[in-house]
Amino acid sequence: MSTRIRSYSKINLGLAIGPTRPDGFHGLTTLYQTLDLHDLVTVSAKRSTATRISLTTNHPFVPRDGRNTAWRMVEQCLARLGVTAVVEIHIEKRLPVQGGMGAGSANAAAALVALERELGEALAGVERLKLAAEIGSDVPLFLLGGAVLGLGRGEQVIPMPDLPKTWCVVAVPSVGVSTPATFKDWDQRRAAEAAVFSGASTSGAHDAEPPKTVDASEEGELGEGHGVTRAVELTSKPQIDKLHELSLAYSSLSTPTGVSLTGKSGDSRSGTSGIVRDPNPEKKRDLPGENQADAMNDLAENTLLALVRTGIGSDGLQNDFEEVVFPQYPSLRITKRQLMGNDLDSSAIYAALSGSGSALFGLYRSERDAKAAQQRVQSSVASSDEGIAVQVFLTETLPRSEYWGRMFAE
Ligand SMILES: C[C@@](CO)(OP(=O)(O)O)[C@H](O)COP(=O)(O)OP(=O)(O)OC[C@H]1O[C@@H](n2ccc(N)nc2=O)[C@H](O)[C@@H]1O
Ligand SMILES: Nc1ncnc2c1ncn2[C@@H]1O[C@H](COP(=O)(O)OP(=O)(O)O)[C@@H](O)[C@H]1O
Repeated sequence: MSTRIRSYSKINLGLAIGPTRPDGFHGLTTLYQTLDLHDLVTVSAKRSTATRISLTTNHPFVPRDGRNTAWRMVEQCLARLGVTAVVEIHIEKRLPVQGGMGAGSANAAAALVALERELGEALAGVERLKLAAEIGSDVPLFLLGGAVLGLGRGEQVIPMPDLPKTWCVVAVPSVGVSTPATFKDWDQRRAAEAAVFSGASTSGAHDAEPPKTVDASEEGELGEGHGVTRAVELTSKPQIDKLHELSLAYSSLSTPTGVSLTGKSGDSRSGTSGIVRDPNPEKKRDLPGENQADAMNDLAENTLLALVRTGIGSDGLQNDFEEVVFPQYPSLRITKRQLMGNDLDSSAIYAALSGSGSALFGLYRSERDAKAAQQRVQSSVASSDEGIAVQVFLTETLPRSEYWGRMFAE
């Protein structure tokens, strides 16, 4: 017997990078959203006198040994449970590797769920979240699913009220963007800006200049040709505050029941993991209107539009990584514009880079708009001579109840 799990992917609806921490990681504030696009992870486990793990996969670049996230998860889970077993893992890759869609992290979470099912034994809730955080910053989110606020280094996860299912197009250019390397590029950029700033501020009271400004239309996505300028900042604190605000706005916009972020009454804040559980995640909302599906669609659109207006999309960077990734790979910025579209009626509600890339996504009001965007990206790639191939996926966001409801595959 074996257990087969749909290992769903994620996008980052917004992402703000903070300063480097003493442990070398960066503070992050991010809003994760799980997607229907998935790999398949199959695990079989038989108790035995000694542990033996083996891993197979259809993808040439996925490690088949102790470097694989799913392998590490199984090994650590067995050790924590005090169980020895012969475990076989198979990963059917459908998602891009190094795409910024958290596929490797999701595989680890899927392997844990499958192993527990196979053994008929599970780690305690807090223990599994702690273990997930040890495997990678992106792993704990997959133990919640749906819309999830990520804090700390991204591993402290808070379930947010779900956005209703929303059409999504994911474009994955054939460039693997390394997460640690991109964080380093970010640091170098910050350091260079800080040097310019301190040079200006130590050059004497009379000839001191105001903080340098960067033309956003050259540097990043914010201007999009509007010539917006922004003062160079020494840290990303303003963006972080903005995402904090955003998450609170998000919470108040889309949930009548609400999720307490305060840790006060009603919260089941578990131990030191920083995890706060939604006290009533599946509670149905009272929706206006007679047709629930239409009402859900209205809610999806309104919530997303409100989010964009509230903060991440207006004059701030939606994803800080865009600032370092787009200058390195200019075609990604073009792909983002194509995802966004020009026609007001059918353009994306929102488009951005996911994580450290290279995946970009757009969110749409209807399947028709999403298919049109998919077509736009595909045809422009076909006519481009840059040689960067782009895979384009049509999918939907996956709310928490569906994430868990459809996880076990036949
Ligand atoms: C940046 C994000 C945003 O969702 O996504 P991806 O683009 O990889 O999907 C994640 O935080 C990635 O999470 P994950 O891929 O699990 O990263 P980890 O294994 O924990 O860390 C890999 C390396 O990235 C850097 N790192 C990661 C997270 C963080 N908050 N600060 C960091 O500086 C560190 O150099 C670390 O050694
Ligand atoms: N199960 C796995 N699936 C994919 N990649 C894995 C896995 N385990 C380890 N890796 C390594 O992790 C790196 C990042 O993988 P991935 O999760 O696909 O990227 P991202 O976090 O950008 O979405 C890859 O380069 C790969 O070598």
